[in-house]
Amino acid sequence: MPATIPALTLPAPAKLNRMLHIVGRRQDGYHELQTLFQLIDLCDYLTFMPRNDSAITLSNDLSGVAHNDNLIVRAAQLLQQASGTHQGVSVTIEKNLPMGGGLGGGSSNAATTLVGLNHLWKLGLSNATLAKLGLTLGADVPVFVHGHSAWAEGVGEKLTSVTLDTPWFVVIHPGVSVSTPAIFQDPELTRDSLPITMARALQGGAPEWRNDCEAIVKRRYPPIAEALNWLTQHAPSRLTGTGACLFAAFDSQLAAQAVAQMAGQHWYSWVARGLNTSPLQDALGR
Ligand SMILES: C[C@@](CO)(OP(=O)(O)O)[C@H](O)COP(=O)(O)OP(=O)(O)OC[C@H]1O[C@@H](n2ccc(N)nc2=O)[C@H](O)[C@@H]1O
Ligand SMILES: Nc1ncnc2c1ncn2[C@@H]1O[C@H](COP(=O)(O)OP(=O)(O)O)[C@@H](O)[C@H]1O
Repeated sequence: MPATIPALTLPAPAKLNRMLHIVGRRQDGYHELQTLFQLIDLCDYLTFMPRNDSAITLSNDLSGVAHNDNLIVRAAQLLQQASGTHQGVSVTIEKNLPMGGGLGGGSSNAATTLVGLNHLWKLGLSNATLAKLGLTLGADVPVFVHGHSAWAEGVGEKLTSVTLDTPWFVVIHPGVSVSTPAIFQDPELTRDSLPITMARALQGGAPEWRNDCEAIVKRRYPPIAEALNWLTQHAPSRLTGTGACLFAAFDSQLAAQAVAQMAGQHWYSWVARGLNTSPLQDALGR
């Protein structure tokens, strides 16, 4: 009798864009970015159970996401096609990250699926190959495969590992959902920021960092402007990605918890630690 392969539970961490500049627009409409991605210890958890057939099943669907649109299913199917494997998997999702909040949860789920199934199905694909596959699912997937804080250019796929400070963050979800395509289509979006070097971005540090999407997002979504104004009273605050979440950094867990507790009276809020390496890579012993 063949030995049973045990289920594999892996984290899918969130990210923050510590800064995000839009430096151009490509022919295909996608925008050229310069951004500092930092992973944080707020995670979804995916459990992968091997199957005897080639089906891909989810034990729980996500509200508003059809089975075949789920990035976990799409990532697993993509890996089957790319590798030619006939192996299948049953996936259980513990969803903690808000969807469409700029924390990259969907992209991170896709990356954890690619990395996890490459391991479970013993496919031996390199991280570079997995990142390239992942990019076809979303611009943020490669950084989660890469598994390290990174300076990113292009649409977010040209990655250079960096080591950032690891403060405690207060993350707030202002309760509205932002359409990423709508923000990128807004005629008033700043898309001509002067490109800077990575060294310059790191040298200036947090006081010089900004998010070029912020002005448009605040104008279109007053509850986000309100939450940003509130958090800014406690520490310099910024939007992550195209929102809706915003964040501020604190030196101590205690200080972050105190602010998160106050924020919790109005909005969903979390305290999360900034990381430089992904808990996904840590879990697989890389
Ligand atoms: C801008 C970022 C920064 O992290 O925002 P968040 O989504 O995390 O908030 C991401 O790169 C987003 O990545 P992701 O959410 O995976 O975007 P995708 O699904 O690839 O693209 C959604 C839509 O946004 C627009 N888009 C996205 C990325 C980009 N560099 N330029 C764009 O113009 C395109 O219209 C695209 O159709
Ligand atoms: N497994 C998944 N987890 C989260 N969102 C998913 C997933 N699969 C598909 N989606 C879709 O992707 C969208 C973007 O999700 P997410 O990555 O969490 O947000 P953002 O790109 O704003 O950080 C969601 O609104 C949802 O419709």
